[in-house]
Amino acid sequence: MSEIRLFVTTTEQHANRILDLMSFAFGEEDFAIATTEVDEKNDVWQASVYMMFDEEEEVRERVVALLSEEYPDLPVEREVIPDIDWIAKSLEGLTPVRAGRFLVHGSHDRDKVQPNDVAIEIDAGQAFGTGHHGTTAGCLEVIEEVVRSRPVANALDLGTGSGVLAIAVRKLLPVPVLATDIDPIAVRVARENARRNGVVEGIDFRVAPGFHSTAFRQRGPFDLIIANILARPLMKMAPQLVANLAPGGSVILSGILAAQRWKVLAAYNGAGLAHVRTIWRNGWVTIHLRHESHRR
Ligand SMILES: C[S@@+](CC[C@H](N)C(=O)[O-])C[C@H]1O[C@@H](n2cnc3c(N)ncnc32)[C@H](O)[C@@H]1O
Repeated sequence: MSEIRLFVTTTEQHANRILDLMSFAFGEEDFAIATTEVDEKNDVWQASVYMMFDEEEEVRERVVALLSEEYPDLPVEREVIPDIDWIAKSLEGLTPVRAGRFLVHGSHDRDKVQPNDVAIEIDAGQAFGTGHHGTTAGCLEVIEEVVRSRPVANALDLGTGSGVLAIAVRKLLPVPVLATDIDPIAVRVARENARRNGVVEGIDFRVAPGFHSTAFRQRGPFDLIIANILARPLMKMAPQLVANLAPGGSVILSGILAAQRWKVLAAYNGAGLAHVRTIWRNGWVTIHLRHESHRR
């Protein structure tokens, strides 16, 4: 069944107000709510709520009702999100995965790479991150967006697994990347994957639990931090993560189940970050946040 996005297009200030109204109306219900910057120069933003096709009518009525007092003339627009058969996808395991311009593929699928693809070659192995999981694909999509819209000079991939996200950053930008994992096997696999993808020179791979390593102080602060771990450790490490973020920097968090997203957002809002966008993939969410100092 298709997923639907209902949204309104307005300014950042009003999009944030509408996000508050939606959060209040939909509370802990299982609908993703997000604001997205469409055009920074002209202050064009969208506030969106995502739902399944059969919930659209009810949600639309509720959205129209909640806007009726403050925004009676704002049209509620609609987008159908293309269907993805996730069960089939997970069984496909070894087929290439597209996320934005990235194509993550195994060595047996090199011939599937198209001229405009940013190809990342990862064979399924001992570390997490072949691109098939919703969290990895979500991070790849947001990495591309961040890199397209902001200057990035120094990146951190915390919980690198197969190294796929560090490799992705380095494939787009010739900037230093620190990639860490609590698991020494993952770090070894990630380094080998980076070598195979021709980007090992730019990535510093280290074994580190959370932020417990001198590498962070030596190499930080970072203006892009990506952490695809799990909600609980992400919430715990919010203050340390933000302490390692440069002013105006971006943070991409994943490994978060849809129902946990509010708690994670609250932890990071509390630590001074502003929500930019939440995207869904197969029940998992990827959250993009930005350092408050960037906000107008
Ligand atoms: C879900 S995988 C993500 C892998 C890859 N970044 C991706 O997006 O596909 C999470 C990785 O984080 C590592 N990890 C879990 N807890 C960690 C911690 N506290 N500090 C560092 N790494 C951690 C795990 O060993 C695992 O490799």
